[in-house]
Formats: sequence, C-alpha cells, structure tokens
Amino acid sequence: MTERIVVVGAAVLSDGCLLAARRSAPAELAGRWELPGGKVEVGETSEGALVRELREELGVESEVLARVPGEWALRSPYVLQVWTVRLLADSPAPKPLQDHDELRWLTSDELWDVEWLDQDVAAVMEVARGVWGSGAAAG
Ligand SMILES: Nc1nc2c([nH]c(=O)n2[C@H]2C[C@H](O)[C@@H](COP(=O)(O)OP(=O)(O)OP(=O)(O)O)O2)c(=O)[nH]1
Repeated sequence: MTERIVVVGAAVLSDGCLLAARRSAPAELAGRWELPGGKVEVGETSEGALVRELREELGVESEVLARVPGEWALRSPYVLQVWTVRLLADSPAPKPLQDHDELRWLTSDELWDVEWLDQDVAAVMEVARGVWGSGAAAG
C-alpha cells in the first residue's frame, strides 16, 4: 500500500473574501501563495488539525465548515484536502506568525492576483467554484 499523508488546507472565508498566505519557507516554496494549514498528526482529525494549524500559524480561533470536494496530489506522499473555515467572532485578526510572511484577503476578482503554488491552483479553483460560482475562472 502506498503511504499517503494528508495535508489539510483552510479556505478561510470572511465577508466574501478568501484568505491567502505567502510561504516564507522552505526555499522551494517561499514567495508562493497557499491555503494555510498543514499535516494531520497521528490521532488527530482533519478538523482538529485545521483549528490547531490556524491557531499556530495565524493566531486565530476558527470553526471548520465543510469539505471542499476533491483531493490534490502534492509532492509524494502528500495529498491536499481543503475545508472551508470561518473565524470565530472573538478571534484575533490573522497574523503571519509562522511559515508565512504576508497574508491577503482576496475578492473573487483578485483571486489570481497572487502566485499560488502550482499544486494549489486546482484546489483554489474548486474553492472559488463553491464560494462564488463558476465566475472566478483562472486568469
Ligand atoms: N499548508 C499547506 N501546505 C501545502 C499547500 N500546498 C502544498 O504543496 N503544501 C505543502 C507544503 C509542505 O510540504 C506540506 C505541508 O507542510 P506544512 O509545513 O504546511 O505543514 P506542517 O505545519 O504540519 O509542517 P511541519 O513543519 O510540522 O512538518 O504541504 C497548501 O496549500 N497548504
């Protein structure tokens, strides 16, 4: 059986915008944009991993809403699964505390203004389809 490790990515939504995070490390990913998140640890649920990663990376308190259909291959053995997430009302605003050096809230018109990781493009398209409908075509 092929080993497969799930990386959970958060489509954090607020006021109709999607949160994008620019990676600061490792060197081969630095400068490119991604959905914040990380690896699911042993004994952890996907939802638990997302809430933990968002707390560690962005300093926010969040609630997982729904799985975005699909699964996307990353560098083997990793696969990306994505969930929509909202910030709790009393959450601090997100800050790039760990792994990222810049954050942006993107409207559907701005979605392709950032250089997403190549392996994230299909996942971001699926998020856009679910959130905004088919209007947010890749630019
Ligand atoms: N979080 C996240 N990681 C992604 C995305 N796209 C993508 O290729 N990756 C890769 C980068 C990393 O190789 C891996 C996840 O690593 P990570 O560094 O975010 O996870 P982590 O916090 O659990 O890492 P670690 O330092 O504890 O090992 O997946 C994405 O959209 N979000």
